[in-house]
Amino acid sequence: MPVADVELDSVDPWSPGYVTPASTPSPRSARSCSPGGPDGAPAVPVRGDAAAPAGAAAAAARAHHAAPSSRVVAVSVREAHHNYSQYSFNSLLTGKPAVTEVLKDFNMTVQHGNIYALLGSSGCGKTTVLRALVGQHRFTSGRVRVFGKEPRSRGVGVPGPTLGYMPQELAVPDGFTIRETLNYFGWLAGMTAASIEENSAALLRLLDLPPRDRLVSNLSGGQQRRVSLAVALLHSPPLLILDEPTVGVDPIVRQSIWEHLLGLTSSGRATVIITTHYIEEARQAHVAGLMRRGALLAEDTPESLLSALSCVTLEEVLLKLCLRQDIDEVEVQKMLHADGMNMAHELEAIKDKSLRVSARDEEEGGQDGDDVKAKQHLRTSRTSTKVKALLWKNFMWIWRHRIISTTLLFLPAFIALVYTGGVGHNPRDLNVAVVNGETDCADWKGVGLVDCAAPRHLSCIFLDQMRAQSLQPVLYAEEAAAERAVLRGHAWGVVHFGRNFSDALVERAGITVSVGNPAQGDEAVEHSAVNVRLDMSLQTIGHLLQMTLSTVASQALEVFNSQCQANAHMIRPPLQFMTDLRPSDRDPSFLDYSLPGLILSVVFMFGFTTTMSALLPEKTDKILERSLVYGESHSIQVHSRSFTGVGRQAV
Ligand SMILES: Nc1ncnc2c1ncn2[C@@H]1O[C@H](COP(=O)(O)OP(=O)(O)OP(=O)(O)O)[C@@H](O)[C@H]1O
Repeated sequence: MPVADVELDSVDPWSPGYVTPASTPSPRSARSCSPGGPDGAPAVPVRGDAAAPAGAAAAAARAHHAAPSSRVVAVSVREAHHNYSQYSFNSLLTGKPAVTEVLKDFNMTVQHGNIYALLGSSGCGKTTVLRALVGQHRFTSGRVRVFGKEPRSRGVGVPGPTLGYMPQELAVPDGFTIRETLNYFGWLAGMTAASIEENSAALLRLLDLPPRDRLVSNLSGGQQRRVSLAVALLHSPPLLILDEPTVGVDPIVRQSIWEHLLGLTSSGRATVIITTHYIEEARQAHVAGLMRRGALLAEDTPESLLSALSCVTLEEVLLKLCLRQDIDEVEVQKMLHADGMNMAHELEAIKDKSLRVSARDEEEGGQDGDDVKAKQHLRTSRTSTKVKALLWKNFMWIWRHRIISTTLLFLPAFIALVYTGGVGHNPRDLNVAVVNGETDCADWKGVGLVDCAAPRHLSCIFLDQMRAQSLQPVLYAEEAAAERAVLRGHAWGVVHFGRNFSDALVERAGITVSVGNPAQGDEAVEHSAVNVRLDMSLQTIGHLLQMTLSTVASQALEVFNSQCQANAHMIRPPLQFMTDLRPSDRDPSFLDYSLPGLILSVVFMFGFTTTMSALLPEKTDKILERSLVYGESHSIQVHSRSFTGVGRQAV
């Protein structure tokens, strides 16, 4: 679609020299809502009165900021129904979720360049409507159109930078300063650093915010709300959806916010949908939609509503409409006749008018939908700025939590250090139950005194080597007792030497044939075997013991071999390990098994916990949802207008 680039307005409502229209006296345009005070303030004090501008001033401000005459529909909702389903323990048993019906046949029409105030009591479904408009969820049934298209459809930019969204929650990243918050959302919306800087400065003045380097978490509740509003206004989106932006804001700033919104809408640069609990401030809106129990009761200009129902305040209007919804028609008629008013008739008139206007506007919207877009100064948001925003946000998160992050970074190394220094050494002095059928080694005098011609105590060489390898041989008279010791956890294994161990070993090695019948080779092999039974319930210890006992056996044979120049190699397994091609600089140890596992588990656990601790607040504080509303785009086209014209260049 060809895009027409239109000239920017010459007046900059944020520029220092800008004179707010409220300062310009203007006649009040409301028809019959008789003001109670000399300044036009309502006679009946209502909630938000203190903050709301006097009725006359409000109408005057809006009259000054007259909405554009275009009747193009920017946002429409038709026949919307919405249910929330929730699974509780009971519903799990019954298999059916608890269903809450929130919206019932809800209709709404917002014209381009209008401020639409959606009013209603707490819990009536306002936020549910707004969340559907920004594309955070879909209605159970019904139609939603934003600039002629369904949210999330291609090219509409909703969610995306077409939208400025201020949710009810603060929804700004934890630990950020005002500057960082604005930078983050500005980049997500595809703005340049220069335009972020320029618009931020203007917004800080407008919203009376403290210096930009203050942490948002250290601001007062009202200041935090204003930062959130600044985020929504920052990229000058063509559609602003603001969920209670004036909560906790003092009357003066509240008024300047309204004037700013009126300034934006009067020039056709923005359409605003706003919810507020201060109902009276909605008199400044172009259209008020009054809602109750999920349905729209009426939708018209505040003046029309006030005059049609002969009310002084919008609160009264809402009250009367609520009564009408509650009380039986006949009762209403009676009550109205008693009052001398035919309210039912007036209400029907309002409703008819609303529906007629909606139908006509929607038709016109269909024709002119493209025109709206053509009037926008468009730009395309680049993925690179979003990536930059996300990387930067994560970096800032790490930086703000640098003590924790540094600890997490070095913790695996620290744990490995402690483990290798204090815990992870090879286990020493492991008890091994030895049953020696050959000798108790009481008369063993050492390897130097071995009778090489007829060695009798070769098993003692094995025991010596066990001690050399930091094992603790404990002698048992019987195999059964040794096994019991292992089962009771007093030893890690049983090593059994046969009665003729030395003779059989010598025979097996082929050194001498002095043992009885030389033909009985099988017997020699059997008697020269050292039987080992291990406790493998702790595998790392069991494997270590296996390795150590192999070393003991080969070293004992080595000793015997060198002492007696015997050919003990004969009884070794045929597998021969030559010099290693890439030799290890040390013997394998218990650490080699256990440390990699430990480091991997620590890294995994800390990676997991850090990610969760970063993600959970994003989810619970609605930062993720807000980021998605800004960052999500399908070839986004954004109304982009710098207020001084400096930031007009394409981003
Ligand atoms: N996720 C949800 N699951 C179940 N019920 C929900 C959920 N969100 C909202 N509701 C219910 O839907 C109803 C309307 O909620 P909603 O937030 O839209 O009201 P609201 O008019 O914005 O109220 P308020 O002015 O207090 O913010 C409420 O009864 C609320 O408890």
